[in-house]
Amino acid sequence: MAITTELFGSAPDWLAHTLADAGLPVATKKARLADGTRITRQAAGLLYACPPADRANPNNEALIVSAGVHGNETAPVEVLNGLVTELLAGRWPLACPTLLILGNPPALKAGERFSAANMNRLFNGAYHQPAYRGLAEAERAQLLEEACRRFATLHPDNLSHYDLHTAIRPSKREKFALYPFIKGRRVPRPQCRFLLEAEVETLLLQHREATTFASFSSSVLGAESFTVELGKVEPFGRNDLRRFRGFGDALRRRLCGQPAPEVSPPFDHLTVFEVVHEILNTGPSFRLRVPDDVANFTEFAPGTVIWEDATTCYRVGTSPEAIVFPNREVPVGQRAGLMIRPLQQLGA
Ligand SMILES: O=C(O)CCC(=O)N[C@@H](CCC(=O)O)C(=O)O
Ligand SMILES: [Zn+2]
Repeated sequence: MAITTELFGSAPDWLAHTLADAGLPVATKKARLADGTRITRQAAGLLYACPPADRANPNNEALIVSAGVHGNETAPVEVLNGLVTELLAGRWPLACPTLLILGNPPALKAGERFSAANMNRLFNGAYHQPAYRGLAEAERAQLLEEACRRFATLHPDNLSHYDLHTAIRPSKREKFALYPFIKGRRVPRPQCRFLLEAEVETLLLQHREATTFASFSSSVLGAESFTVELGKVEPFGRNDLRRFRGFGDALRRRLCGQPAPEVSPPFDHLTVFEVVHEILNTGPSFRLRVPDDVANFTEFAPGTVIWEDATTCYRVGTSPEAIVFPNREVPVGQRAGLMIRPLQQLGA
């Protein structure tokens, strides 16, 4: 029996099966490729792939790759589904244990960012908060945390997590990554080189812990984690997948355990910013004073008012700052944007 039939029944691939089962509990299903690679469907949108014990893992690493944490961000989902289809077809040998995640099946099926709550604000145990109890995203965030903990227990060494997104607005920098804050941590050079290999030329260093998926895997699992913004939000079928080929090729290279290529033009310089301020919706008097159509990485001069409410007025400091993820529609208490500033030196 074809492995896709063993794993996904009549569905033609992982994504179709995930959307068909969206949100429904599915029994664990195990299968084995001809080369001995073990594939376990642990839940809807959750595959654990483990190479045969006698196969070398030259990069000595384990990977968690997630996409579709937001259901309207479809391009990374198509990229990941394509790589899974190649793997299951035996197109290349998996070298490293990998946990593959389609984050939010019901929201993916609906084509919405989320159903009841932004799942990427529910990690690091935030799903326990009473306001979220019983919500689909809270239950899913807990399931994903538990799956990642199990995976990290089995494969604790050299664990990387790439949580793949696309952005709501146009962006002056199409692809960029966000590195969760862990006090005293620096970005390892090999991770910077991987971002460039994947055609991601911009890196934002977060300034405090958060409740994002990448922040959870960093702070709880000790992973080298990144949120990776690969382009613009589009519905399924509307993505120009040529624009995502660089990331897909780089991720395939990692999955195959091949050595990293030399950094080469045009992707040979990583521009690094530091997050200097997280804009939160503070309540009824909150006003975000930027244009509705402002693009990510739009820069504002010193002294510009970015947001204000009845008691506070946030102005750009003594050097220019740019905005990322402006969103006046978020609920009270949630992120309405990030303010960033170029970082002078990444450090050794
Ligand atoms: O385009 C937007 O406004 C949001 C795009 C998106 O979903 N970004 C992630 C970033 C997560 C992080 O800060 O690491 C999010 O907002 O959850
Ligand atoms: Zn997202």
